[in-house]
Amino acid sequence: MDPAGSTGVGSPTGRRDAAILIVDDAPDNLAALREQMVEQGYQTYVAGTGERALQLARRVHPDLILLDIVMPGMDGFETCRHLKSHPVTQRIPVIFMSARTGSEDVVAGFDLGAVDYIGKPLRMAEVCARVRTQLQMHANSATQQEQAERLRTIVDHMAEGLLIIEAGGRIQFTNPACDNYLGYGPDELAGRHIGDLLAPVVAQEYLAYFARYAAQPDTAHSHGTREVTIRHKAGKPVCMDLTLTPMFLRQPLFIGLLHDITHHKLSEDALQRAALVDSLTQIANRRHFDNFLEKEWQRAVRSGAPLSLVVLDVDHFKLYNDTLGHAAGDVCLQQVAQALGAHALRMTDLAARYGGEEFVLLFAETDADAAALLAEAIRAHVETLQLPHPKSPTSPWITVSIGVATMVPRQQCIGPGTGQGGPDALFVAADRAMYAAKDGGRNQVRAAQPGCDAMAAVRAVAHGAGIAADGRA
Ligand SMILES: Nc1nc2c(ncn2[C@@H]2O[C@H](COP(=O)(O)OP(=O)(O)OP(=O)(O)O)[C@@H](O)[C@H]2O)c(=O)[nH]1
Repeated sequence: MDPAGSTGVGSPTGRRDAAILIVDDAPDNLAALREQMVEQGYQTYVAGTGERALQLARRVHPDLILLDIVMPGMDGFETCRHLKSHPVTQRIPVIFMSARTGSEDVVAGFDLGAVDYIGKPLRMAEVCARVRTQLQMHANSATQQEQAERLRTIVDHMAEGLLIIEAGGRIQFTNPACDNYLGYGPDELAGRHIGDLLAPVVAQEYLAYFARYAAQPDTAHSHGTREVTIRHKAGKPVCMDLTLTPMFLRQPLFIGLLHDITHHKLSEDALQRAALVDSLTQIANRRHFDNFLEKEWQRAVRSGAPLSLVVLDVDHFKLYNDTLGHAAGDVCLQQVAQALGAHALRMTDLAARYGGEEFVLLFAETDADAAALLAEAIRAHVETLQLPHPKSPTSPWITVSIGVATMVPRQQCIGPGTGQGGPDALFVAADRAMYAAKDGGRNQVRAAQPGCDAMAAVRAVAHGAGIAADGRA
């Protein structure tokens, strides 16, 4: 026996890993029990007192303790109490051995956490059978516990949100990632209804799928992955990929896996936004403007409200570039765009760079008089920026020529190839008016009042200004 009282002996079955601590104040009992345990192939440790048993148990952490009750000093009950109150030893199964076999003692033994109680005198075959059974049960429950702990660790640390939902839509469980994604504390989501998190239409669709599966579990199939907008506890919507898989665990349940795609969404949105913005001036680009104009046109057809378009072109801009360089020209365009943007104040106003040094501004629900005033304000705004244009024959500063046209869109004006009507007519009219402004000496506003026949209207404007219909003098 080594100083710890251990005897490691081989066994016919080759089972060497289970270690038994035998605690008894009677040396004969100790010897007999040890002999039996060794014969079974167990490693044994022996202690003659409760105190010694505690020391050994903490040091060697045996797989099972055979514990005598009546001992001088610390008795078996007291020893067991200490074992169960210490984290290192509390899970070691304890079997009491005692000549006291009255119910009171047996019950007290189990109440202290013992797994078995053997009466003395000991029948060794019975002791061996009980030890074997307890070791087996302990090994099984230790394995189960280990597996449960491993699963729990995975669920607690996985990046995806996990939720278990009952067929009726009640949330049964959520993991920390799910709570985090949605802004809830631990256990706050359990018991709530999935409908609290999803838009009513989406929730309804999921509930219908749950009901179908609950009615016929054998036909269940995964609902796949789909993008959903979930309500964060703070109220804001968050974008998630939700994968739902059915499973049957005493009742139909659904495992939901949530994957946060807010970041992808943000970059997707940023890309979409970028596709609508002019990279130099950061105001709307031509594509955005054309779509916007089309929509506002349709809206104006329904409302009968007038729609005004401003077309603006920087005067002698080639000369500006040639004099001050292309980089200075870029900065100048940015400043003009900024000035223009400052006049698009309503949700239905849009300022855009239409190409090169040409800009446009749409004013919905704005009649010709108001549009002319706005156009003049823009012209004056650019002039007062006093951006030096040293070689301009028009002014020492950057100036702009503006054409403005107003129409009350009508249904019959709309059609494919809308040269004779529709947004194109408005565009042609405003553009022509802008050329009229150029020809009229630049740094000025010219207005057209086109009906459906924009060309006729422009002709009328041009005639009045003493210029040809193509805008040339
Ligand atoms: N710096 C800069 N110049 C540009 C840009 N886009 C177009 N331009 C220049 O703008 C100038 C436009 O010149 P034109 O169309 O001849 O007209 P203009 O010189 O402005 O003369 P008017 O319109 O008749 O007053 C060209 O020289 C283009 O190279 C740009 O993004 N940056």
